[in-house]
Amino acid sequence: MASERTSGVGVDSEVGTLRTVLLHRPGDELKRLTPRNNDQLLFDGLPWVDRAQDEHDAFADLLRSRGVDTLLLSDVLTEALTVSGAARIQGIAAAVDPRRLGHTLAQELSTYLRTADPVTLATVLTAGMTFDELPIGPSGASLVRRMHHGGDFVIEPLPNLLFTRDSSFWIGDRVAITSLALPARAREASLTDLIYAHHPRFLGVRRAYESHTAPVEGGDVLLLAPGVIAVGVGERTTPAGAEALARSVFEDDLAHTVLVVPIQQQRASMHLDTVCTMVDVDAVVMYPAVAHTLTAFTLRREDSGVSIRGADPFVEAAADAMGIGKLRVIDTGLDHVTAEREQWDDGNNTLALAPGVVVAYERNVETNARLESSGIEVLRIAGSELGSGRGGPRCMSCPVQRDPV
Ligand SMILES: NC(=[NH2+])NCCC[C@H](N)C(=O)O
Repeated sequence: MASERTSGVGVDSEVGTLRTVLLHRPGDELKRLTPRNNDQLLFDGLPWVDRAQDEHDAFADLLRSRGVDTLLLSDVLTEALTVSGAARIQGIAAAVDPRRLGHTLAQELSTYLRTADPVTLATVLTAGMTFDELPIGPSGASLVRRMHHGGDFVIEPLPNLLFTRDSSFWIGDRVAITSLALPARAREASLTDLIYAHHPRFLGVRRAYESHTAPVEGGDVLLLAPGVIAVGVGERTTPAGAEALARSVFEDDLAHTVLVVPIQQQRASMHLDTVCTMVDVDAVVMYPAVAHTLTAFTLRREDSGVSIRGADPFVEAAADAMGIGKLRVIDTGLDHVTAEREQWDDGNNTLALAPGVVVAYERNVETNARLESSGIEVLRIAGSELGSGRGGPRCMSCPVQRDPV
């Protein structure tokens, strides 16, 4: 839209040639998962961490081999914590919760973390800390400490950081820090917030959707075309979140149309990008079970305020808003059992590197074959371990810069 781009950042579509992306190489936070906490921490199994790291390295290598600059969250987090005392204070304040830890322990822990080296601090902020790991000697004065089991978390781990898509997203030359719906993920946004506020690379970057309160997660936000955004509303993003986002992007002249798309409130489709992602400027891959039933409310910026129409069929409303005759839906044509299995394994969750070129999990054999027979180049990656958190290539990436389409 109208805004001039700050150099080196900015995204106004799903498919413009990808230049820079934020990834998170999974680390010690995944080692915190047990059969007792995995449901609450939003994983459907316990990933084999070394293998997950290998798979992630291969994903990052593939992106690099295609000319994409990959920023790793732990690196930029550590760098921000190195250069900025304010970043340290922000990260620590979000992680140390006096309501849960009590005043004594919260103070001791904050004091320790303030002097910890940046690598250690970054590790604690991502992987969390247990009572057994508290570096400060047994404190007679903390009842909380005495009454907790050594394996309990003093600071909760963030295993879903792997899915960098959800805790921030770019729109035009601005970055939006999201408001994550579930307690297991809420603190992730404090890390993206401090990275974008304090890392030298992002100095001067402006924010979108600043006065947010209601939940919006990046996995629900698709930049269909410059000025046109689709927002899924379901298990995560709420109607209030979608409405607030729409008003905010209209005010900032970042979009003229927002399509609000109701999706089923269930685990398998926790974000819009689990059922639909863009693979070309005018094409999407979609879970067949919803392809012809998804609807959208169309919110438009008008001189007099915001107009709302619908709900209408999503595919038509999207084409209309994008100003194209037709939005091609790549019909994966699968029988419903295969389609359901491949949707669960993130077959519809592709990451476009350029128009018509996408990264996809290799295991979704049928969906990938259908994409190829529709002329899409599919770059396959392994995801046997990465996928146990229910997220594919799109979920695991936050584009920071794409070429305009
Ligand atoms: N954009 C996405 N689809 N992200 C997937 C997130 C998966 C993560 N385990 C969660 O439940 O939040």
